[in-house]
Amino acid sequence: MTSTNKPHEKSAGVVEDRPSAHLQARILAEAIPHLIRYDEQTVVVKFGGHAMGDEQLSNAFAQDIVYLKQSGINPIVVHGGGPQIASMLKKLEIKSDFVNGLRVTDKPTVEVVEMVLAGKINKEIVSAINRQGGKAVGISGKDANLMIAKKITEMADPQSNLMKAVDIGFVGDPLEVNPHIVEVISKSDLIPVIAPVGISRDGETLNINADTFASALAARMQAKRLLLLTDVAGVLDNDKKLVPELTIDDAHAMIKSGAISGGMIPKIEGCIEVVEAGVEGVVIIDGRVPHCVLLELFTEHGVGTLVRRAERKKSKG
Ligand SMILES: Nc1ncnc2c1ncn2[C@@H]1O[C@H](COP(=O)(O)OP(=O)(O)O)[C@@H](O)[C@H]1O
Ligand SMILES: CC(=O)N[C@@H](CCC(=O)OP(=O)(O)O)C(=O)O
Repeated sequence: MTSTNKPHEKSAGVVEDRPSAHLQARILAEAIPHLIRYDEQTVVVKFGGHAMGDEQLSNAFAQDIVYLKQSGINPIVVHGGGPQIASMLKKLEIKSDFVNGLRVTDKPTVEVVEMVLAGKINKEIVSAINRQGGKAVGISGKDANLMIAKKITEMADPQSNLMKAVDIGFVGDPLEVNPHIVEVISKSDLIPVIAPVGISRDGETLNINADTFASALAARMQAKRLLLLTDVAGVLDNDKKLVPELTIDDAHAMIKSGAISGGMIPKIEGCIEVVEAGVEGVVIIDGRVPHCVLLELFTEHGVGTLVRRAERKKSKG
């Protein structure tokens, strides 16, 4: 039933009743232990290019980030922008291919990548957060040598896991992460928003997959949580059913069998690296769900796939 006096706008434009006082109290009670758990902790959130396409979802995301900051958590946003890079390359009639989820990046392409990621998209996210009352600061991996990377020259074949020499151009793998600038920004009332562009030791600009970038940063900073927002419910099995929890061994097996492919490969590889670095709360979540960040952090109901080191010990009974 639709309330006539104080309607509660859902982001899809649907009007619903406000939750009852009883329900509101329950939601608050559920959130409080989580708020205490995350107090002054670092949470790295990767905002994917697909999720950005929808204005209402982007606003809900920006609101969530501001709520986190207001509640004493240190959110760090790393963003993607794959679809936006693709449409700019198309306009410029530059062809683009992918190898294992990574864009083959020649010289003209890397210029477009940096322009789109560190220019347009970074500032759009900064503005979206600031419109919600936050104070976001946009930087890229080049600022204060945040992300020194090395050109990728070999890659593991997903099926055989054997290393193969590749030439995919100006694409980087994190080599050295210097989070000082992020820590300085985060310690104040500012929120860092980071474009996944890095720099090589020789000063070359390198295109870094945003999941890989966010994972390397989360591992280096020993973040409390890493949330990777995407355009699917999480990791799906061959029957397209959500896999709620995935161990490192399961993940390797799914890549080998081809059940995990394309853009999901760098996501999973990043998650594995972060879990191996000792971070426990690494999740791939459905960025199409409004306020998925708040739901994931502050409720008992996870909305995606949790990647963990090994099988949970079975509880008695
Ligand atoms: N097993 C899998 N489960 C879910 N998605 C998968 C899987 N294997 C491949 N994918 C693909 O990975 C995509 C997500 O990666 P990507 O396109 O890079 O998204 P984003 O822009 O959010 O980083 C999904 O839309 C899906 O097409
Ligand atoms: C090397 C590489 O593939 N870089 C990515 C960087 C952007 C990205 O990762 O964006 P999403 O998270 O939206 O996919 C690219 O060029 O598309």
